[in-house]
Amino acid sequence: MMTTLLQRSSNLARISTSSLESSLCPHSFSLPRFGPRPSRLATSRRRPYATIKPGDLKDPKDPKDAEANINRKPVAGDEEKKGKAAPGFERLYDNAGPMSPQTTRNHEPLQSSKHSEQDPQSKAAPGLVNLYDKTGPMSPQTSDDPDSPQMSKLNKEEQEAVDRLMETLKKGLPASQSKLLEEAFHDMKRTGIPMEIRDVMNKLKDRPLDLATAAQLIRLTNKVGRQYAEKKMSEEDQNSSTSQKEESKSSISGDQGKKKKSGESSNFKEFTANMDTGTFLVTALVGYLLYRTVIPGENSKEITWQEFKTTFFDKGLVDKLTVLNRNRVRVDLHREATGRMYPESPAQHGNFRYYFSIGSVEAFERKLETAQNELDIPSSERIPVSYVDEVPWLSGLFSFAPTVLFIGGLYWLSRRAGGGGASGQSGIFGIGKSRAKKFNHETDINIRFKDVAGMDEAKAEIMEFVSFLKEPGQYQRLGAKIPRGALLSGPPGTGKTLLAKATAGESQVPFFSISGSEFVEIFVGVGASRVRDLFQNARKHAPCIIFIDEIDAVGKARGKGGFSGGNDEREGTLNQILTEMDGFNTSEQVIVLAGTNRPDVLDKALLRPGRFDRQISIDKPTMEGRKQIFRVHLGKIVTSENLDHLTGRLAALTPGFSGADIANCVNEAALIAARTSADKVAMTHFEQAIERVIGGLEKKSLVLNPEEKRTVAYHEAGHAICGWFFKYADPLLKVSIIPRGQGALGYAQLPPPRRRLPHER
Ligand SMILES: Nc1ncnc2c1ncn2[C@@H]1O[C@H](COP(=O)(O)OP(=O)(O)OP(=O)(O)O)[C@@H](O)[C@H]1O
Repeated sequence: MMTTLLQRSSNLARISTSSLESSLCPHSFSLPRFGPRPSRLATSRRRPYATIKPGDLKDPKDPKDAEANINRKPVAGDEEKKGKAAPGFERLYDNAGPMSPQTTRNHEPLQSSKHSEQDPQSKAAPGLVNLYDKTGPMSPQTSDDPDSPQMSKLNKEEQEAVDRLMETLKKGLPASQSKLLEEAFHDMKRTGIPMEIRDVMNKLKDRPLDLATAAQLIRLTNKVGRQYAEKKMSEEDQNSSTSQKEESKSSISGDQGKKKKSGESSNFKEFTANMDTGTFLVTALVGYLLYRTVIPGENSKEITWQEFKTTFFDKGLVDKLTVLNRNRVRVDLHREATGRMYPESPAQHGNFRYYFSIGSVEAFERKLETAQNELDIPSSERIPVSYVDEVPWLSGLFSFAPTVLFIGGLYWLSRRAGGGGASGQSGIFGIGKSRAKKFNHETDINIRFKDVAGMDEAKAEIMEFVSFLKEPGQYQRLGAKIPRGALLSGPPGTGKTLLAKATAGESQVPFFSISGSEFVEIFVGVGASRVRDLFQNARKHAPCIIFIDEIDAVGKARGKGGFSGGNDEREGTLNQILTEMDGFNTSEQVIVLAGTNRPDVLDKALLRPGRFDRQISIDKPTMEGRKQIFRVHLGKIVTSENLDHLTGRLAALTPGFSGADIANCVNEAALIAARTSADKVAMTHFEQAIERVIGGLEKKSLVLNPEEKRTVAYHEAGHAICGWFFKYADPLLKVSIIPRGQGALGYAQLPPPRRRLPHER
């Protein structure tokens, strides 16, 4: 009886809490439970390739890429990308241009003065000579520099407004940006604003802001932003050249010089003059707010016809009337006369207007006519009336706002819902698009057959696909049809995905990877549409490999459990896969590989020749296979052990381990070594790792009392003695009374030395 138990294919005899309890009880007898829990062995396998996002051509975590970026030498084109002005703007920002920073008062007086003397166009028209010079009445408050006619300094009131605006903006901006903004405002206060902006602002004193002027204002503030960036750049340049000179003078060692240079180049990058959308919006916003702060919004007051008539019309103060949208009249007054008559009235300010409503244009015209007749105003002096249909731009904008918000919200939601599709379309509109991840064979797939240890037969079988993809002519010449696909089946973690990736890596073709479950969606028809899209995409990139992992999610036999009716969504998806695989013609170099742990549940139609012609079964590795897999994974680990001895021993200790378990075990050993601050990973670390993978986490908190310990020890010793002495028992490898995992208080490990034939069992 004991012999039979010990000869079971599993190799672990362990004592659990329940069996201990029962063994402590004198009247009951229980058998220990055998065998490791397969589920535990399969846990915590990692699949790093699945973490790469579809859009990423390179794995961001790949240290090689990072290194390549760091070591990348600057190329000639790099320089050009920095700070180059847009076509047509080259002169605007060079040192001779009107927007050039050197025209401000902080820089040397240069061409501008000469320029104004020499340039005939810059001379004022005869008779107006005095009007715009510094002493003239229309002369703006210019900067201190007499040679800087392009800039206009802000007056005290405006400067205060700018300060107030800055304080408000600073509250809503992150520290780094508010610092930049502060610098920009400080600069603006120091050097003033461009004359063009001043002109616009002056114009706006007399009329309201319209859309064209707002656009002009935005463009101008944009310019200021660029100018500021240019100026910073030139300042940086000057600083760097000065420091270089100083450096050469003090003849610092070459090494230091290099460091300094690299620092400069990074500084330079910060102030590129390219205007991105964010900067554009910020300048636009700042420009608008500045405008609103410096020039208070258009003030207006509603009055009645009677008030209009008695207060302004009868006193001859009305200059002009404008009928707006046929229902409202804007009153323009003679400002000076109004100011004299009503010194307290706001009507004397430039942007103040009175309005009154009218029932109809005809009635208004009649009333005006009568009023003018009453005053005996001659027809030549009658008040001019104009008619305007206008949409106030701000209210127009606001009327669109809900629509814009709605469309924007929909777009945003759809992007979130869709995640990202391989073909670039995402969101609701991309729901039927394939979710396959495309791996670029040049950058992403660096797995080769040498990285796949063991499974020589599987490799030989799949090699044929590689040679077909590399040299299709050789097969086509003889009229041979190439198999459409191969089904890789086997227990979890045996390297099916790895083999498929290695096939793509060897044949140097693109690799589309998708899981069967990714075809499944709640919407009917989506799965089929994704299959169509995947195959369409693959054909575009032919020659290529498609890998469908866990194909049983969609490829279960039709009409069996899992399908609930004739028109099931999954059935539709499977039908589409069948159709697509039939649809290839022999010259199309698209190979479909699929992986599954359950080949038995697959639909027979999938497995017929012409679809998955080849079925490659990948089993758990043998002793030799485990050795090779250990060798592959130990290559990444720092250890001073003899590799032949180590791999042999580890392979002997790990019967029943899959490739993924082995990879996990090696990684665990490295983690344990790192935890103990060891220099290298030693044999003891590997042993602990194997024990951990087999038995689970050591339960340090579970302290057995001496009585319990003795019972567990007797129990395990029983296994050990039987394993040791019985003729047909498997050899004893290890006995432990350290509690581990779920309720195991100890175990005896008796690995079978070889595979047993069924009649021996
Ligand atoms: N033969 C092998 N040689 C080297 N490493 C292997 C091998 N088999 C498996 N591995 C390791 O196991 C990991 C997981 O393997 P893989 O994802 O290919 O298993 P799988 O069979 O596709 O599993 P599943 O059926 O669960 O999808 C691999 O990333 C690799 O590190």
